Amino acid sequence: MDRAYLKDKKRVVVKIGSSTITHASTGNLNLLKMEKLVRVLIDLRNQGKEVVLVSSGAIAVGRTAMGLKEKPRQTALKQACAAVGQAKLMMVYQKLFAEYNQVPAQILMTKYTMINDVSRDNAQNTFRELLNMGVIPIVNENDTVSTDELEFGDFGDNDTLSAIVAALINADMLILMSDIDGLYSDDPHNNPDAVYIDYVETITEELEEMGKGAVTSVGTGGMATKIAAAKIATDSGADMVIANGEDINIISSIMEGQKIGTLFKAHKDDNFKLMDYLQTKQYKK
Ligand SMILES: Nc1ncnc2c1ncn2[C@@H]1O[C@H](COP(=O)(O)OP(=O)(O)O)[C@@H](O)[C@H]1O
Ligand SMILES: N[C@@H](CCC(=O)OP(=O)(O)O)C(=O)O
Repeated sequence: MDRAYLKDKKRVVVKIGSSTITHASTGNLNLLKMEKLVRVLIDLRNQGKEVVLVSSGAIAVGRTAMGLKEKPRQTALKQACAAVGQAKLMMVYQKLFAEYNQVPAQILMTKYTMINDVSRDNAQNTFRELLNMGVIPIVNENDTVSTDELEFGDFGDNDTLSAIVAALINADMLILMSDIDGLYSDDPHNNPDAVYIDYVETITEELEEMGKGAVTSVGTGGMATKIAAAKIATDSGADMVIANGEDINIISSIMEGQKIGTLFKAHKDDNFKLMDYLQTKQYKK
């Protein structure tokens, strides 16, 4: 599958997982990686593309700031960690953006932002104005007031959130940066025979089964939530790539059409309505 057409993408959402922006050994922020990430995103913006970053990491950052050794399990503790971590995360992003004389914007969303018509319109308007002004919005779930992501893992994890954001703003591209090169036939950390899949035309039930493996100690959703995200993104008309965040510069290479990561092909479903999707049972609560 020739990916040269990816060069023409105009509006891109990039999601960065906790495992990508923190050091596995200590849980501290990987500042070099964040620095590169900010440079790559601003460069895409300088090429005339509209860019949104969905950044995880609030809980992981808050947890290390509070000196907790283990991944927190209780919801209230996760929320407290997120409250500390989100502020710290944005402080670092602001500092890095300032090096290029840019200011990021913070958008924190919950399921209710999306299912309430007024809030959803407000969020959409805010994204539009920010992108018009050339600002790169940095999105995360509002973990301190929302328990959906933390308890149920449905809105939930930022993989789904990034796809919902992509659909909300009519993005034509979604890139999920993870700790793995893309989709395999099974979790390669547990199954050495797992086979790499570089292109997905249609998301079948068999494919969904492949993502049911484990989750890393800092990550949330594993591959299952990335496949769920791919469904939303590709139905809404955005191509999606899952790639390894080890080398952040590959974001530019992906946008240049290089064959990196697993590509899920967009197939605009004319019947796809974000609201219908959000009305499915897990979003009704
Ligand atoms: N079929 C699969 N292909 C690739 N990775 C898988 C698969 N099933 C489970 N995984 C796991 O998903 C992990 C990535 O998800 P996650 O831990 O949530 O990280 P992130 O912070 O990127 O969201 C991989 O490290 C891998 O162990
Ligand atoms: N909103 C949470 C992240 C949840 C999440 O999806 O994490 P990840 O699997 O690392 O993308 C946080 O900022 O800690």
